[in-house]
Amino acid sequence: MKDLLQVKDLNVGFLVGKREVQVLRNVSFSIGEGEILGVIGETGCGKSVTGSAVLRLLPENALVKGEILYKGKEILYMEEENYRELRGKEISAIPQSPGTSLNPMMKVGNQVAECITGKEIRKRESVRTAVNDIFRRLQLPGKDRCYGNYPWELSGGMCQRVLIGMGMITHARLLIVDEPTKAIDWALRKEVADILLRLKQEMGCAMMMITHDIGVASYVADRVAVMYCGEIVEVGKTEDILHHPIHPYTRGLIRAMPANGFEVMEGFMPSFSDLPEGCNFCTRCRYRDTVCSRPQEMEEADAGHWVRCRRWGEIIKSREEQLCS
Ligand SMILES: Nc1ncnc2c1ncn2[C@@H]1O[C@H](COP(=O)(O)OP(=O)(O)OP(=O)(O)O)[C@@H](O)[C@H]1O
Ligand code: NI
Repeated sequence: MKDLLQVKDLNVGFLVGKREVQVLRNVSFSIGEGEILGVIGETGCGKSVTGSAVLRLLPENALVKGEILYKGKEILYMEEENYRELRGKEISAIPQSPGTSLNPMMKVGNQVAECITGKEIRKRESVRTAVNDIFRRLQLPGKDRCYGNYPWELSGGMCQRVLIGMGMITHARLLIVDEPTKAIDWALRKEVADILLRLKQEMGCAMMMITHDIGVASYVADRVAVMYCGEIVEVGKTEDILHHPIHPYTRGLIRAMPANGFEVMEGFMPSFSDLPEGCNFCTRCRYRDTVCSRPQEMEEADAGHWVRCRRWGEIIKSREEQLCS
């Protein structure tokens, strides 16, 4: 699979007063054409900062280093004007919540149409056809597919689809989807996840899907990256991450899933201004050893399955022993 997006050694810090608080450390990953990468991890670990860096929407106090390539072309430092064209057409974000992203005074069809009219000069008729086509793909009901409805006339699920429409209308090749299912109930979560999957199949777009919901990520994503304290600690095929996790943090996340008994992980993520020496997870880790106070690079434990843990060899061994006994 060809890489659509490559992020290499991305470092992001924030200037707070006179101090720089470093948040992202050497974050590297890639997303192939038409591939969905799920990015998971608990609140504050740096998922949204990573997404915003790709969209170049970080706030002014952000200090960014590293490389981001889209179709092999460097985009992190390219002219703002050129980048904006890319963000309008090729790279797009799905807005987060109907409450803040939809205007209650405006017909939803026109709100989606606005997402293209600013970017391309098109005839009114062709804009309308494009919106109708997206609404049809999103399976919005009725003869006019809700084009003429106001947000408050639609259910929560339909509003979510309109938001997805706003991200999809330009037929972007890469969608950044940040917490598409935050604060919505399970039935709706599945509905949104199903729609994203169908759109990927129909339109072949790639997605970076940010969520703290490992259930949603594993349902939708082809590969999953696990973040902790601003670092990727494990990345691999969804099936490997879900069924053969290696990093003690990933293992903790999976044990905490409702289906696995809700065993809550002990301890808290340390603050970015007070990280431990070496492995950031060592303060909570049951496999911790003296070697863990040294920094650790990502290593490939299995084909395409990378992990940032000095003790991965022993962990795999103990996992096999557990299975045998
Ligand atoms: N403008 C900013 N100035 C200073 N710190 C910031 C700024 N924006 C984000 N941060 C910090 O960066 C860290 C990562 O934030 P981020 O929003 O990426 O977390 P997240 O993984 O998306 O969490 P959540 O699941 O809650 O959305 C947090 O500690 C946050 O406080
Ligand atoms: Ni976030």
